[in-house]
Amino acid sequence: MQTPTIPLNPSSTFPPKSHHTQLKLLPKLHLLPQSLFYRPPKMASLGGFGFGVRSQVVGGGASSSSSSGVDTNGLCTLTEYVGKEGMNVGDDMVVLLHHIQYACKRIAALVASPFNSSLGKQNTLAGTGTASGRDAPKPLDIVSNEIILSSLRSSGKVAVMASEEDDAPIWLTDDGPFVVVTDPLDGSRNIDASIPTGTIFGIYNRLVEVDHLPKEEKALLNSLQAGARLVAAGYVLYSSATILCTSFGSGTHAFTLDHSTGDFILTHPSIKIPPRGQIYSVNDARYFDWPEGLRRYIDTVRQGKGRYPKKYSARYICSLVADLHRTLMYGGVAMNPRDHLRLVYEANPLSFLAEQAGGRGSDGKSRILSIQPVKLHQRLPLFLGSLEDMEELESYGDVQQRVNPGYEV
Ligand SMILES: O=P(O)(O)OC[C@H]1O[C@](O)(COP(=O)(O)O)[C@@H](O)[C@@H]1O
Repeated sequence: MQTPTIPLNPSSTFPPKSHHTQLKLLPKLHLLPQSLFYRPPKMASLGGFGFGVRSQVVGGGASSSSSSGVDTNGLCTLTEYVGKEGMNVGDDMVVLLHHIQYACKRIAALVASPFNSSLGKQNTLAGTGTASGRDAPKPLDIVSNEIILSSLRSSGKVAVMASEEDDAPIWLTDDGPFVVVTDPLDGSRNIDASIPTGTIFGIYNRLVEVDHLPKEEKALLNSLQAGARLVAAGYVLYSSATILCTSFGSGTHAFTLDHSTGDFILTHPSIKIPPRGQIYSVNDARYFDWPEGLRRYIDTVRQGKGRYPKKYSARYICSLVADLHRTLMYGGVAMNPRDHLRLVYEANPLSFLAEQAGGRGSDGKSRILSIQPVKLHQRLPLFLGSLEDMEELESYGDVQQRVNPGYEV
């Protein structure tokens, strides 16, 4: 089944009528004749990324056809992957994911559009947040936020949305089973140079035990859940390819947008971050503001004098989703050692993905997912990466940058 064409104009109504019809059909996807599903031509180079993999996920053997008669050599869309024939994450989650995908396809179109370049510039629209200077939201952040809010509202599945761009969480639907936390467009300051950006999201169950509280109070409590309670998380990387990487608590899987059909196709099932990388990723212009432990760690690994006796290389895109994506692929550590990134919107969802890929997310001392958020916009140092690299880094003890003078670029 194909998803609708993405309107470039961010203010266009959501969802289009045809989209509505499709949503009603979604929970019954498995009942449709399989001939209706999109099947790209078989590609030898992608062998192993298709339904054969999915049958492993659902516990099947290496058969060439599933019980429903699906061609197990075909490619697999995200919706099929999570649906009844795949991971079976539940109808509510399938509908929510469909809306998140739709929103991210609109954002992908927006960041790539020649008609929206002014949206990447600083602040010509008024934001609702309190950040200023280089942290102030750009129009593109605000439009992306609106796109996500509109999709989550339309899904009918979300009780609360908490966004990096809003001062307070927004209560959407009393009986929505989920809570969504999001950074709608991370790295947007890079947009003028066409550097990759990303959307980050985390999904929790609604806390039914606080249903009786006033909206403001229950919205906040639902949004301040510890990362260990995440039921799903993901990011969408807007780069040379648009990649949606997600986890529902059983592995991390990435899907690449096929622009010809609008489908996210499974391209990286069960990502395993190498236990060791040879790359460190940090803004090392801040070297003289770092604590002694972090300086020693970086000096050691770049000379090839660490536990892994290879000279490390530096890579720093300064766009969190892109830096994490590379780290998941190649290993190493992606870090932002000062109190800058947000626990609720960035650190928790990305740590969940890193852990599900066999890596680790830490603030330099503790596991991110075990930290109880006390403030919605709480900031902290963030280190994500390969297990052995992270253990070595943390053995230096003093790796959190406490000096945070505010940087202009
Ligand atoms: O300026 P620094 O410390 O290198 O921080 C860069 C990081 O900040 C970010 O731009 C996010 O900052 P914002 O949340 O303020 O947009 C990340 O994409 C990037 O990893």
